[in-house]
Amino acid sequence: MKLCELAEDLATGANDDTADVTGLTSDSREVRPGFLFAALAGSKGDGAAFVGDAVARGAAAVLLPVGVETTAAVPVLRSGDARRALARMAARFHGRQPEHVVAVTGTSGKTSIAAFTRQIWTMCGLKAASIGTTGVVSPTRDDYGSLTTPEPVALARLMAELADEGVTHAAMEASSHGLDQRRLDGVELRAAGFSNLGRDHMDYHPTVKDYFRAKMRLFDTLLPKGAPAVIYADDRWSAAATEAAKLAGATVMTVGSNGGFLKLKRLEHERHRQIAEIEAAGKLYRVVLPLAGEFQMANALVAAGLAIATGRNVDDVLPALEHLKGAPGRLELAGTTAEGAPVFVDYAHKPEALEHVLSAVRPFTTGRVVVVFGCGGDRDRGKRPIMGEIAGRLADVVVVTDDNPRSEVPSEIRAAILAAVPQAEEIGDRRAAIRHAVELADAGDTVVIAGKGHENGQTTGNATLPFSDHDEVRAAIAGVAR
Ligand SMILES: CC(=O)N[C@H]1[C@@H](OP(=O)(O)OP(=O)(O)OC[C@H]2O[C@@H](n3ccc(=O)[nH]c3=O)[C@H](O)[C@@H]2O)O[C@H](CO)[C@@H](O)[C@@H]1O[C@H](C)C(=O)N[C@@H](C)C(=O)N[C@H](CCC(=O)O)C(=O)O
Ligand SMILES: Nc1ncnc2c1ncn2[C@@H]1O[C@H](COP(=O)(O)OP(=O)(O)OP(=O)(O)O)[C@@H](O)[C@H]1O
Ligand SMILES: N[C@H](CCC[C@H](N)C(=O)O)C(=O)O
Ligand SMILES: [Mg+2]
Repeated sequence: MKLCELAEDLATGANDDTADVTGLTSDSREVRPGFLFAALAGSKGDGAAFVGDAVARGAAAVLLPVGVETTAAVPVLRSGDARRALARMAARFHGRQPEHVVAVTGTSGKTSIAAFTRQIWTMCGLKAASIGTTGVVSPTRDDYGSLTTPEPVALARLMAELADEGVTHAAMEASSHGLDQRRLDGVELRAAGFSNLGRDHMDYHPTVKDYFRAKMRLFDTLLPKGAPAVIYADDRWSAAATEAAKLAGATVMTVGSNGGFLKLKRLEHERHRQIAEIEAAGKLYRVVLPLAGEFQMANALVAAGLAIATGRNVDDVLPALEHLKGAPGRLELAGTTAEGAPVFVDYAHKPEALEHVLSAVRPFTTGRVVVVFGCGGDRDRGKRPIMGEIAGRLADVVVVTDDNPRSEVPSEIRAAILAAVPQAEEIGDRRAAIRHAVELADAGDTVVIAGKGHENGQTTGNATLPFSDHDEVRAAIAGVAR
């Protein structure tokens, strides 16, 4: 694509240049001959320092933030928001995306909501995909992912590939990092969703207000005016999110007990399912959701709202909820001990998530709730005692273990959690901790292995060794039964 077509109205500078651009990247190490290199200021380094490297590798053009000087002998484009310009150029370069793309933000529930929305669309006979923490799922792929919101160039490429595969509907997760770093700014959205807001990423966002504001970019910057915003109505931040979406000109559709569009009138819990009465457009629907955990009902309602917001009928969407499968590693039953105690694997790695998952299993636990969890290294340190306190309050037996200590000293992470839950047992080796929990569980007890969910590795230092909570639970159950 000619540089002038790519850059037109997105950046200033060499707009009339006829150089042929063969690809885009913000990482000089990925530059191939003919690429446009976007030099972005980052959290660790500054891309401007790598312009020389990019040009040496054959970059045909460079995108720089306004005010950054360079002596590069290639066409230079400038933008006041270089990350946004890159995302939009990448979308222009790759050209296509599924016709109906929706994005969901919130501290917890994004992966589940994206997966549920894809499943509902599929049950309505559409070719649908989901993009997020657990990867990309479409009729033709199930790819493991690394980021919750892919980087803009990879995302634009993915959107074009999905469109080429015939996918017409895609649901994606909008992480606060992704929103803040403009990763989705090239995606055209039909609708957006909000689940809730809790403590997360306090290592990245200076204050909770900044964190909330980053999330609200979804409504005030990315969602076209008048498009539907599906907002979960029963969270502490629901009113603020509703106000932000209304102010941005979105058509707000609230869901939940306090919801106006899909109103949860009654909810009854059984062991592995819940029965809901939902009012929609003056009609009452009885829905049996085949998943445990009240939060899954919340996620299902947002997903239903997004499916309806993209043109599906309430009469098709609400019955589809009866066939939903949980996203991998989200309150997933990994096994049942010989004594009959269910062992769940769950991705709760932040305070509210842990609180919700431990509360979710209580109604069907006649004995003790046993939890095994840790906190990741090189991540928000403040959440450690908070999660310790929650575990101590909501579980009967707490086993503190390791969860990706990364560059930190594992025992120091555990100590920070244990400070708030001194009665907990400390078993650093996650395999041994899981085995211990499985061994001590009696009939009536419920075991929750929290923090890693779908992850398939344990990172200590720079090394990631294969590790799966699911496999460990199964091995522990088999070992105990022997
Ligand atoms: C902290 C963070 O979010 N970092 C992201 C950010 O990197 P950065 O711009 O801060 O990078 P940097 O290291 O300071 O480098 C500055 C620039 O120099 C460039 N560079 C660097 C070295 C070189 O030799 N050449 C070169 O060009 C880099 O490519 C970069 O553009 O922008 C990059 C491009 O989009 C991302 O890849 C990178 O994500 C890293 C890999 C990451 O781990 N992010 C995690 C924390 C994340 O985004 N998580 C969220 C949320 C998960 C959740 O919900 O819990 C997600 O969406 O996954
Ligand atoms: N609506 C919800 N409210 C509170 N907690 C939830 C909700 N949905 C899920 N959880 C908890 O959060 C965990 C992660 O859920 P999910 O992966 O769907 O959220 P996410 O927003 O994608 O998280 P992440 O940002 O870590 O990818 C679940 O395993 C569960 O413990
Ligand atoms: N996307 C999150 C996942 C955390 C999962 C938990 N297992 C941990 O390692 O802290 C992060 O990288 O912060
Ligand atoms: Mg996710």
